[in-house]
Parts: sequence; C-alpha cells; structure tokens
Amino acid sequence: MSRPALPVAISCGEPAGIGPEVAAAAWAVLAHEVPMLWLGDPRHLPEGTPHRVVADPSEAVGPSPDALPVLAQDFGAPRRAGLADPAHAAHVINMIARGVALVQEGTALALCTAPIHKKALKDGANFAHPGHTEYLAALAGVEDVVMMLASDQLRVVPATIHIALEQVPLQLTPHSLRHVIEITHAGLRDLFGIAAPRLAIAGLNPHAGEGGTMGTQERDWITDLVTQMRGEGYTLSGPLPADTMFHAAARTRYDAAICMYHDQALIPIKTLDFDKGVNVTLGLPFIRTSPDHGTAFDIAGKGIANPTSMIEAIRMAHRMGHSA
Ligand SMILES: NC(=O)C1=CN([C@@H]2O[C@H](COP(=O)(O)OP(=O)(O)OC[C@H]3O[C@@H](n4cnc5c(N)ncnc54)[C@H](O)[C@@H]3O)[C@@H](O)[C@H]2O)C=CC1
Ligand SMILES: NCC(=O)COP(=O)(O)O
Repeated sequence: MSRPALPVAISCGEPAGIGPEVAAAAWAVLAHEVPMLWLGDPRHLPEGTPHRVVADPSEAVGPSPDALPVLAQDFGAPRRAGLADPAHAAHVINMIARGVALVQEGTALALCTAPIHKKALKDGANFAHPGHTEYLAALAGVEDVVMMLASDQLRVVPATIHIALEQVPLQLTPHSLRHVIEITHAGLRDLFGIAAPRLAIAGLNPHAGEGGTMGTQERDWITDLVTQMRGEGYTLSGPLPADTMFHAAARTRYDAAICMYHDQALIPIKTLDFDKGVNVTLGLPFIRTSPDHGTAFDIAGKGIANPTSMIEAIRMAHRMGHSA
C-alpha cells in the first residue's frame, strides 16, 4: 500500500523577516514536487501569493500546484518588514510547536522552520531557548540533539551551539562530545545514507593546542576520547587544527566536521555555500530542517531574498521524511 503524500509543515518564522517570502518562493518552485503546509498568518505572505486556507492538515495531502495550503493563525496584526512586532512573538513560537505536533501525530511528514529572530522572541514572549534546536529538543523531550549544516560541499556540526565563547571550554566535556559524535554518526548513516561515516574532529585551540602550548583540552582529553572511540569502531580523525581542515583537499577526507563551537563550524559552510546550506537537527524523533540564513531584516519585503536555501531545506525534509 502506498503511503499518503503527507505535507512538509513549514513554520512561518519571524514575520518581519524574509521567512514568508522565501517560503512562498520555494512553494512556487517545488509545488509539483513536494506537498507543503505553511503555518502562519496568511496576511504575512507576499501580496498575490496563491494560497488556500485549510481547516485540517489532511487537506494538504498531495502536491498543491495551484495554491499554497495554509493552516492559518491570526497574529492580530500585519507584518512590517524589518521591524519585529512583540505581539507576534508568542504566535511565532506556537507555529513551531504546532508544526512539531503535526509531525508527531503523523499528519505532516517533516518540519521545515523558517528563521526566527531570537532576540525578538525573547523580548516579546520571554522565549526561554536560544534557538529552534534547543526548543525542538525540549518539545520532543530529548536531552541531546545535534545541529548540522549541510551542503554539497561540506557538512559541519558545532559541538556546542548557542553559547558565549567563554562558556565553550566549560560546557564542552568528554561526555558531551561523545554524544555529538554518536548522534552525528547515526544521522549520517540513517538520514544521509552513508554506511561508514568518516568524521573529522576539530581542535578547540589554535593549532589543536600545539602540544599543550596553546591550550590544553586536546592534550588533556580530546585526543584520548578520539582514540577511545576509534577503538570502538568509529572512523575519526583529529583533533585537527581547525584552520587547515576546510580546504578543498582536506574536505575530501571526511563526511562531516565536528567543530568545537558555533562559528568554527558555521563560518566555513556559510562562506562556501551560503545560498545552498541547510540546517538539519539530528537526534530528534522527527525530521527538522531549516535554511542556513536568518531573518535578514535589511532586505525583508524587498523581493530580493534568495530562496535557494529554503528550497534545499524543504527538499531535504521531504527526502529524509521518505527515507526515515
Ligand atoms: N534558523 C534560524 O531561525 C536562524 C535565525 N537567525 C537569526 O536571524 C537574525 C539575523 O541574523 P544575521 O546574523 O543578521 O543573519 P542573516 O542570515 O539574517 O543575514 C546576514 C546577511 O545575509 C543576507 N541574507 C540572509 N539571507 C539571505 C537570503 N536568503 N538572500 C539574500 N541575502 C540574504 C542578509 O541580508 C544579511 O546581509 C538573528 O536574530 C539570528 O539569531 C540566524 C540564523 C538562523
Ligand atoms: N546560526 C544558526 C542558527 O542560529 C540556527 O539556529 P536554530 O534556530 O536552528 O537552532
């Protein structure tokens, strides 16, 4: 029996940002290929976006080439491009939670989240999480999830995510790094179809510590953890000096780079492939992807936002939803 063509649920993200316009543009490209269900206030879609409000996600099963199906929520006010409205914040958060509920109850295939403005959600609704990744983990009731950014050229994982740099050496532990390696390995195998994933582990310090002269974490425990996990059957290299592990030849030697902090991971992929990078959360009991960019207030509403990352994120959610 064939499975119903469930939609990818797309949470609207910050209405003042480019989320609504890149979602509408992605639908225009993918409408014949991927069933979609946009969650948000239809007034926030770009003017003229063909859409139909549905009462139930079952009305969004199968491709909908004539109109984007919308599960509508009245946010109370129209959007003002580039200017977050604090009154929207709670609704933005609810759209994420609604998307998770749809996937968990089996009426959506996967979740693709449009970007949120983290500070706007904190200011407007006291949002307790630094990003989707942590919020989704809380909603799913799982302790350890992994943020991966993936493109054709590179996959990166920050072992610590949205924390201040000064917190990195405190929160990065053998226990936490082990979990990141385990979850990444499983994600590459199960969601990316890589039977024997090769992971490159970055050092934390310049020159991976240079034998303890530029930092001691590599000498004190990272090298031991890598050696131990190699003995358990993982294919790991490192800890590697982070400045030389992203050039073209180096990138051929691994399937994902495990980095020690946010910018160490995200700078190389956003430099190489900002347009096509996709953010995927590993370790959740459902599929979640997102474009790699943020709300881009500086260009919101101008019709110039590039939708490619959103398109790739929806495609990846759809593909993974069918392979999981
Ligand atoms: N998944 C999510 O919810 C994410 C949310 N953010 C949030 O977005 C907000 C703004 O973050 P920024 O660091 O300024 O990053 P950003 O990605 O919003 O913007 C950085 C620069 O890239 C440009 N840009 C971004 N996306 C583009 C697109 N699709 N087409 C053309 N140009 C594009 C912007 O105009 C800007 O000049 C912050 O609150 C941040 O936390 C950032 C990344 C991901
Ligand atoms: N810089 C990536 C980012 O902030 C995405 O975070 P999340 O909202 O997907 O957790």
